[in-house]
Amino acid sequence: MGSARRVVVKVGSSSLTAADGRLDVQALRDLVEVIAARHAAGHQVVLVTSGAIAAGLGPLGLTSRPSDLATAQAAASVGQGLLVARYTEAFAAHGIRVGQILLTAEDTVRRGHYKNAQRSLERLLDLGVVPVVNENDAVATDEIRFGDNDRLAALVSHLVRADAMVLLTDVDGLYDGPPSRPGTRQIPEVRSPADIEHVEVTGRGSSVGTGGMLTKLESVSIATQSGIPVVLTRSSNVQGALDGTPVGTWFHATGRRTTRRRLWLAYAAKSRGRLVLDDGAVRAVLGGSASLLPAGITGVEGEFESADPVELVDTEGRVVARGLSAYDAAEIPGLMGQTTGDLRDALGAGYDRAVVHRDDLVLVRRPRKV
Ligand SMILES: Nc1ncnc2c1ncn2[C@@H]1O[C@H](COP(=O)(O)OP(=O)(O)O)[C@@H](O)[C@H]1O
Ligand SMILES: N[C@@H](CCC(=O)OP(=O)(O)O)C(=O)O
Repeated sequence: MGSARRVVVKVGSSSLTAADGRLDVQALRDLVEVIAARHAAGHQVVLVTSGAIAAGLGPLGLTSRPSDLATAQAAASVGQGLLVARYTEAFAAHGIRVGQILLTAEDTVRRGHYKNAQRSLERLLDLGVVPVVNENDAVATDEIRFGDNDRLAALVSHLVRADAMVLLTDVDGLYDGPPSRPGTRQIPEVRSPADIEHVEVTGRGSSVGTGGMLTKLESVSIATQSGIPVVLTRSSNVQGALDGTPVGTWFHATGRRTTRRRLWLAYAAKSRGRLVLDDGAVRAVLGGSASLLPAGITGVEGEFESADPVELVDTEGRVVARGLSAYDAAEIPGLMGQTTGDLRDALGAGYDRAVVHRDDLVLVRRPRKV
């Protein structure tokens, strides 16, 4: 981490809000001081920051985070300008300029949008500017918005080909269960997803943050599967995290760079149906190198055509992966449960193919939610 040329730092609402739920300007300045020093040492930093909604509460006379989308969007709209004004001031005190980039999930994966976002981020970095990124809350609809910035940060890390990502929050690192539960312990290092199979997380953390640890682990999974290591820690540890001292939880990169098409499949494509897998097929798919064969399918839902995105679910309906179906929905009941050899003999050579080929499949297994 100490030598990483380009780092994406994501700071959550929980680290930027005071006890009254409003923006904590001192916390923001403390963070900026550390990032500014990193910048001065010749490294590039992209800051993904939450806090727009928090910053909008005071001016709108609201006392807590709105639960309805329209009011949350209004708060974000009022707060985003204020948030960026605070960052502009804080970085200017160190002689650094910032540039605001507001993105939706689609912008980070759809080709035309992706190229645009990539170009402007690159240019800002070339010009020595610190990009300050947030989700475009005011326009993102409920259907497509992330709502949390964790996954957005991972997609931005992919977009800028970051060497590492730092997720800053209000806990020291990943614990083996919700930290409020007595006896839970912090995990210092994660080498593969199997290391955290036993970990329990909540989907909602602090009163101001969204997503809790669940979305952070999804973010970690996108980044590490794209070859980007991650440090997850408390925001007061940002210096240590950037220096590479052992703070928080360090997640090793597990894969090589994922293609944008696979990111699209995992995070932006709208599924047209579902394939229900038996336990053996779930194990094979999660193993990471197998295609989904007709023999492992026990059910099909929805009306999709071949090449449409579908969800692969286990017998309890949990989504384990997403992929592009090689068959129309109507054809699958006639293939289910049969080996490719039997299908070839009965129906012809074209029927010995997988229903979802490995190259058209991404794992989206979520950690255990309590
Ligand atoms: N296994 C776990 N390890 C660490 N934190 C967890 C775990 N499960 C749930 N959490 C909760 O996740 C919270 C952080 O999520 P969140 O409030 O969304 O933060 P942020 O605003 O920084 O994105 C922590 O305060 C913690 O209570
Ligand atoms: N875009 C929103 C961020 C939403 C949010 O709370 O995210 P996070 O703190 O990362 O869980 C905002 O700026 O308020």
